[in-house]
Amino acid sequence: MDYISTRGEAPALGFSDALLAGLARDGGLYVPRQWPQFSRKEIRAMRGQSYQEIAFRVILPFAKGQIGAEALRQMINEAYATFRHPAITPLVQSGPNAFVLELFHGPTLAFKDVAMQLIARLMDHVLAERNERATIVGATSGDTGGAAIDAFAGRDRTDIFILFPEGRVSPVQQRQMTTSTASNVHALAIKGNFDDCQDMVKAMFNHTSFRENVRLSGVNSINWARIMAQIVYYFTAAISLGAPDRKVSFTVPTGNFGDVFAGYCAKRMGLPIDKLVVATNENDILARTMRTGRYEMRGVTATTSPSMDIQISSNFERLLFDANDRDAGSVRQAMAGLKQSGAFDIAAPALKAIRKEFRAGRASERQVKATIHDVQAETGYVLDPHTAVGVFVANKMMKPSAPMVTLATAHPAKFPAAVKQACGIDPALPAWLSDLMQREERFSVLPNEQEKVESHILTHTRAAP
Ligand SMILES: Cc1ncc(COP(=O)(O)O)c(C=O)c1O
Ligand SMILES: N[C@@H](CCOP(=O)(O)O)C(=O)O
Repeated sequence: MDYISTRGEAPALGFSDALLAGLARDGGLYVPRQWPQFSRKEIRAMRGQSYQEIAFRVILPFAKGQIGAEALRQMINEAYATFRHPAITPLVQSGPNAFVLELFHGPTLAFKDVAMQLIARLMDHVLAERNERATIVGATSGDTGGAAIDAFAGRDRTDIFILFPEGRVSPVQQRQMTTSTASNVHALAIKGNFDDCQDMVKAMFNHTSFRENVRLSGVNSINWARIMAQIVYYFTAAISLGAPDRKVSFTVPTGNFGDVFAGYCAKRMGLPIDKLVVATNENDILARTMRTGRYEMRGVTATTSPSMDIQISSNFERLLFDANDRDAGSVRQAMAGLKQSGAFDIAAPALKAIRKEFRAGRASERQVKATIHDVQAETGYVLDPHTAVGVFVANKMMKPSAPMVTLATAHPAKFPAAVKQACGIDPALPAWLSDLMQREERFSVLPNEQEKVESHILTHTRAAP
């Protein structure tokens, strides 16, 4: 399997190089040249298998020829041994045909752990084989940073720098990034919003001398391996609800479009998914785009689901590429429009292809609060605000005939203030994090200026010559 850029002007890479590259050199995102295919028989044969076994079967075709099967199996086993639930991503029934897929049983209580725990091991493996080091730089609106820091802390071949928007993440999220004692971890509070952080990371990838000097690598979902690892739980959830003999729909709280794009990939690989529902908070650029066919930025509003307070939704580019029959020229044109005027239009055939697979909806702050309150009052189940966005939209989109799975992307204890305000319950952090708020913080505050941030990274990374 090799990987091609959505902008068509970067060399195709094998799995290991795409893993270390993060963003393609033409500014595009890597996608597999073909979608591996699973027959109904192969999907049926996954019934009753463990999460780890299904992960192995789903991931192997993407990494074949580059990562040995036994090494992959071992990394998968180690990655998911860090999870606190035997099913790794358990499915909880919340109504007659409604389910919540709990993705928050990893070390930092967010779905990001699912991919990050595996990627850290894959990167270590490839770097060790090559006797190389790397500098990892990532942008976070809250969860990616903590998950990446947990997964990479103490790893000898990498230094990790996480840019987060100062004052715009929850206190728990901030401390998960700033209390690591590992010397290879660097949390950087940037004076800006998440989109500024993400832009700066992408600009660093496009700054060739810096990229080469520090051996830059990325763990945002611009990195294909992030998406790959997230495809697995669509398989495990659908199979446990009767796939391939029954179609299942998924509603996904969405920001950077990585998680829901993983669902799209699962469908392209043969998993019979009915609809993929994009659920946004008041930062509803994706819901508007699906409705109007015009992707148009309008500025970010701070909400109680801060991890989804995003305007530039990186992975939408991957969908655009596929929906335009993999025509890199139209992607380049759209991305140039986005850069110049903050907007682009989707051609009619591509929009039709997108609408065939996706539905979209939005939840206002009032609706999120009411959803947390009502679900807790009716069932005792406590939702985090991101999952509540999903549940609200899923309830609107559900068809009685098909099961609807909403992805629960974070544990409510990561957002205690919003949860308490909505339903009066103060969700407790699990035992292994119970002293988090007392731990000492260590982070640097930097201006929203690429040059200053690059210079900070150059001084602190061990990967530069
Ligand atoms: C808790 C939570 N839910 C949802 C999302 C949105 O996921 P994605 O960016 O993959 O669309 C994020 C951030 O990515 C998150 O941290
Ligand atoms: N919501 C994310 C934003 C970064 O997204 P990613 O998909 O690139 O990791 C976060 O929690 O940081």
